[in-house]
Amino acid sequence: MSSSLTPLESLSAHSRLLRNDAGLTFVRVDNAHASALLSLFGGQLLQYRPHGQAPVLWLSDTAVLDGSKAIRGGIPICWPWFGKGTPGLPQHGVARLGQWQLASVQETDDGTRLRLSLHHEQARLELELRIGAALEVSLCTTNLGPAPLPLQAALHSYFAVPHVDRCRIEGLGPDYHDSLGGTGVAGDQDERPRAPFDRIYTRPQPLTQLHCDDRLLQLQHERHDSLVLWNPGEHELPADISAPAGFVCIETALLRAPALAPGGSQRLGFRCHLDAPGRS
Ligand SMILES: O=P(O)(O)OC[C@H]1O[C@@H](O)[C@H](O)[C@@H](O)[C@@H]1O
Repeated sequence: MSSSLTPLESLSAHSRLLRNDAGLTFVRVDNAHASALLSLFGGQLLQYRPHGQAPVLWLSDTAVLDGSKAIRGGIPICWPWFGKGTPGLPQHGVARLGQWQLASVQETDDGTRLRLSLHHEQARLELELRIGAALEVSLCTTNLGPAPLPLQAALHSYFAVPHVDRCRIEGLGPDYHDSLGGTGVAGDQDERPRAPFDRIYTRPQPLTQLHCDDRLLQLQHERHDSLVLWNPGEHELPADISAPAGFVCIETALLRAPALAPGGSQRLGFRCHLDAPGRS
């Protein structure tokens, strides 16, 4: 990350609070297993790197880090809707533009556990991150209001890769909506998509494997009903995307769930880790 971060205070044995020049606050974790950087603006994990391994997440060199727009990279949270939503409201919802509260930091033998929360209208959103040899992400929505709550959510992960055109992706699903062509595709076994692509898999697999050169990322989804696969290619990019060949977005998503009943909760998550080089 190019902007400098000023340490504020220690939160636990392996984590501390920092602030950048624009006033955004961050949590840096450096424990026995991995290092990570989280932005409280957006509740967004920006960096995660197991020790001795390559960075798992991509963060744009030109990401805007002043709170004026969503941060490009890491794991933005799309919530409570995905995509355009109602005209005049922000694409992918309000969570990635919100100021989250840090609820707790806990050190365990497996790593560091961070809990965050955000309130929006009649809903409470809680995010739990476990930073260890593997990364675990869990997002939970609770409907605090009297009426059913229509809800979509996606963990819009930007996974770092040596080059998008050298990737092979197993475990997406047989059918998808091609958002670029506006068509449905059934029974496609394409494991080597070429950028640009923008697809919503509607019968997603539980385990996705992202191979690229000697890297293998294992991604175990929890309670999703869709997977979104996105890379914009090299042309007509917004200013905050630098070097798009360096990422593949594989988004663990809940896009077709029924409205959440009053008092009800809904969870979405994933666990991912890198396998040792040479095993892909
Ligand atoms: O630029 P944004 O709002 O972060 O969206 C990036 C992309 O996010 C993906 O999830 C969508 O499928 C794409 O259509 C979209 O372009």
